[in-house]
Amino acid sequence: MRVAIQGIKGSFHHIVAEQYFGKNIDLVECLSFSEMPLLLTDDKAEVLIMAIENSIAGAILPNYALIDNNNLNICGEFHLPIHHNLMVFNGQKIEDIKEVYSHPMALLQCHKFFKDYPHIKLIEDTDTANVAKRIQENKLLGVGAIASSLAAETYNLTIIAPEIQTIKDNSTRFFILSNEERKQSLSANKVSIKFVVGHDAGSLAEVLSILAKHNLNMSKIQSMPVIETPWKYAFFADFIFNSYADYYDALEEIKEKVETIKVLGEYTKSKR
Ligand SMILES: O=C(O)C(=O)C[C@]1(C(=O)O)C=C[C@@H](O)C=C1
Repeated sequence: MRVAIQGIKGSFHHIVAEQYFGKNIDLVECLSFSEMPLLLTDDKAEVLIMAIENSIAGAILPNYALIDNNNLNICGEFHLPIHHNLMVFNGQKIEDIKEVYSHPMALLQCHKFFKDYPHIKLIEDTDTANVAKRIQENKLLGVGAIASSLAAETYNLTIIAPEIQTIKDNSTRFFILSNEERKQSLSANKVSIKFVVGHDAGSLAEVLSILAKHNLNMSKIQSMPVIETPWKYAFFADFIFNSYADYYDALEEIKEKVETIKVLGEYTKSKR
């Protein structure tokens, strides 16, 4: 199985790849979310793993657009507890560190820790693990990385501050994506949809009440701008169902009430 991730070995995406698919995979490393859909089109990967939201930093909004615009099929989800560590080249102390690089989502999750170290400049980078690798390869002094303990181990760096995320119980939700046609799976119990409603009073409430009527438990709703029409929004919603019949009946009713609707994927709800 060729599994593409955002980032390199030691990144949080790498940890998800191994926990979801096992260790026997061909890892396809990629340094930006936006280049990932092309890996499917060019047959360089069979599936993608893409972070979609974090419990501290919130949603990665551009990834909703990537999934929708490239018609990717959400075929799974995974929640990974995220433990961030500040790591440096061996021998360096926190007083020596002037710059800390990491993925923007990781920086957002650790801002509070750095309030006590105003001499440290936080700088966005492509990937948590890639910074760790660069520090080791170039024996960089005065520079730190925020990354997983797997990254510290893989690139032989010293962790000078473990668990630096603002809230200890920190978790990121990832999607497993493919560009294969959706197949009905017996184990599916969760669905992601995108819909657009008219600008009439109560139009969103009508959709939500249909979900409630059919016993569908909405776990997330996200609005996204419809960029062709300023101040118009699309809604991306996830809900959990007990039976396909409930879900299909609701879908048929919702179709009557919305301007457009698209199913982005049906999958098995992850444990957390
Ligand atoms: O840079 C990494 O290690 C990643 O896997 C990316 C990423 C993200 O995109 O949110 C994954 C999980 C954490 O939330 C921080 C960063």
